[in-house]
Amino acid sequence: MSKDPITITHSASGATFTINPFGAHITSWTVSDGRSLIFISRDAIMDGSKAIRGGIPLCFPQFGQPDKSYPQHGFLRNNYWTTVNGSKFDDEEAAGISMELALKDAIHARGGKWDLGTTLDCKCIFSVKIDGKTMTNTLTVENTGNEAFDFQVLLHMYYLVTDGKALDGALCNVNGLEGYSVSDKVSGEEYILGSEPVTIPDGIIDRVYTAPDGKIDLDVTVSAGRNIVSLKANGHVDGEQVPVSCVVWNPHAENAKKMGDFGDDQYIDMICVEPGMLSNVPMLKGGKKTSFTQVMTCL
Ligand SMILES: O=P(O)(O)OC[C@H]1O[C@H](O)[C@H](O)[C@@H](O)[C@@H]1O
Repeated sequence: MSKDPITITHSASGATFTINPFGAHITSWTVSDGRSLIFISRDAIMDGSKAIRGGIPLCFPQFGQPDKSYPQHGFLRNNYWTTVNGSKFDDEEAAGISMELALKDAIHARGGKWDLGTTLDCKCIFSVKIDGKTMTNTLTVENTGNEAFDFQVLLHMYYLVTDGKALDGALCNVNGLEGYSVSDKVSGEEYILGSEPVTIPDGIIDRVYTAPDGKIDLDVTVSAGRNIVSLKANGHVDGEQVPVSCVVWNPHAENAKKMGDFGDDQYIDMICVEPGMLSNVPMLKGGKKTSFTQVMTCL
């Protein structure tokens, strides 16, 4: 199994991305006009001993850590994936690749009910496709066992904010979450968001936005300085649509200092806007599939 990062170029447009087999972790994405969209910490650990800080960490079978027996954000970002045979392509329209990971090959970060000896089983495929200005990510999980399991999926995208403007609410914000229920993990507050954009306050932001009744797919605009991205996301479990939640996170100065793999001053260069299936997710039955897709279009 190769551990070398793979760079995919869309020859027709010049857009490019790099994916690291450790975590099937996208670590860079440049669109056809040369803009770079992804933040990677200068202190990120790239030797496979820890999840890469920045890029697009994949979270499954859960977001966060329900209790200490579970590894934070699950096992996908902590194991080596392999390229799906023949999946690399580069044609007039798009270029891309798919990577796969079966539970039996996930040797790190299992835990909880997914620990060694579990009766659960699954196979994950992560597909990435780009054209001149769009990146599409799809994570598919197949329940290859007989037993149904509950789960969450989330794509923990770190947007690069240009010019160090993450704390400037006029230049760095998320629009389109009006009416979502907000669960603020820092203050403990719960409320419904009004029409104002989400901006980073003068402190850590760590909020989960849950879709109101009737809202299924996510459709927001992320302004990250001069990088402005339309983000759409949708999720399905065994063919049934599931509402998409969104997490917004920035560690601010306080938490940046505490993280060994994040530059103390780099919180001004990033905002995480993380779509996921976090609530009202049906169990995935044996033999069935779930898929989650985000489409990011650079405006
Ligand atoms: O440090 P990590 O395990 O990569 O997690 C980074 C962050 O991920 C999410 O955005 C969570 O909401 C945060 O609470 C967490 O701090």
